[in-house]
Amino acid sequence: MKEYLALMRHVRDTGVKKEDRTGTGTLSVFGYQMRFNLQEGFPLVTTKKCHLKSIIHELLWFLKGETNIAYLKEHGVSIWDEWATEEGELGPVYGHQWRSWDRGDGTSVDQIAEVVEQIKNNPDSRRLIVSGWNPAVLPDTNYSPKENAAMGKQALPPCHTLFQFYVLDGKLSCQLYQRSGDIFLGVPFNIASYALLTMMMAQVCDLEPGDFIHTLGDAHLYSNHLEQVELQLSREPFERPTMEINPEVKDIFGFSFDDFTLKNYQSHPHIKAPVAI
Ligand SMILES: Nc1nc(=O)c2c([nH]1)NC[C@@H]1CN(c3ccc(C(=O)N[C@@H](CCC(=O)O)C(=O)O)cc3)CN21
Ligand SMILES: O=c1ccn([C@H]2C[C@H](O)[C@@H](COP(=O)(O)O)O2)c(=O)[nH]1
Repeated sequence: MKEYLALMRHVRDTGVKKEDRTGTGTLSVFGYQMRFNLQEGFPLVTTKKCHLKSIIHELLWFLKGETNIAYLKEHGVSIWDEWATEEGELGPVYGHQWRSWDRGDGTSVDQIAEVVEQIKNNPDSRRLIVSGWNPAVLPDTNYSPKENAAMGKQALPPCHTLFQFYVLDGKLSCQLYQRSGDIFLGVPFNIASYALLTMMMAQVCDLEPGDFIHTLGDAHLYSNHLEQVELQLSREPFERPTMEINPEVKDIFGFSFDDFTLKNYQSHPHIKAPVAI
């Protein structure tokens, strides 16, 4: 995962001090792109141990269209706890926008189902897009994430904002525009999650996985992650692991946790870091 380490090194070396919503302070760069050829193994960071279980359950939770953390809690995943209400609500976040974007007339759009249909039937289309960015439900910044969720707004505006698919020579590629990236904690999750989504989409559309292209807007290192960053940059990356997906699943909504097997994941030990809220 030298691409990820290059991003980390670039922001450490050239990032500029910038204040942020959480009051933590960051080193920040605006605009960066990475490309992962999914034929060359699964892009899971190896210079610290990554908890793939949380990543898979989070992706399955998005695909279910859920916005309450109950499913995550049932599976021991706590990464969204800090932003949810007492009842576990996050407001109309990713799952809601992906599966039931409100048309405003009582009906809704299932963007995932539609993009699968378009990839299958109109693979040359340049409109194979899913958007999580819905200005009508953005949080009111005078209130906390929990207060926003309680008022029916998104607890946080989506970080992975928009993604586009592209079909060429029997291969499916995906490019993500991520408006804001916490390089130490969030970005390893985002890379693995979209790489997996691209592989799942390719399988159900009878295509091979191509590239995952990750475009970042505000790419930042939080000031309280800098020691962890040094430790990570001192480590040599291992070869990428591989991901096996149960080939029998042909419905994008038909995957379950046991359909995924990570092989040959060799990593350095986990590195703890505080999450900025
Ligand atoms: N500051 C910040 N960074 C993020 O990455 C982030 C947010 N906020 N808010 C919303 C979601 C939640 N995400 C998170 C939240 C926590 C971890 C985290 O603590 N990861 C640890 C433990 C992993 C686990 O429990 O499975 C890690 O070491 O990766 C990762 C992603 C990504 N997002
Ligand atoms: O999937 C995700 C979700 C969140 N993040 C990070 C990026 C920022 O550090 C925070 C969100 O704060 P904003 O002020 O709304 O940008 O969470 C991530 O990296 N990946």
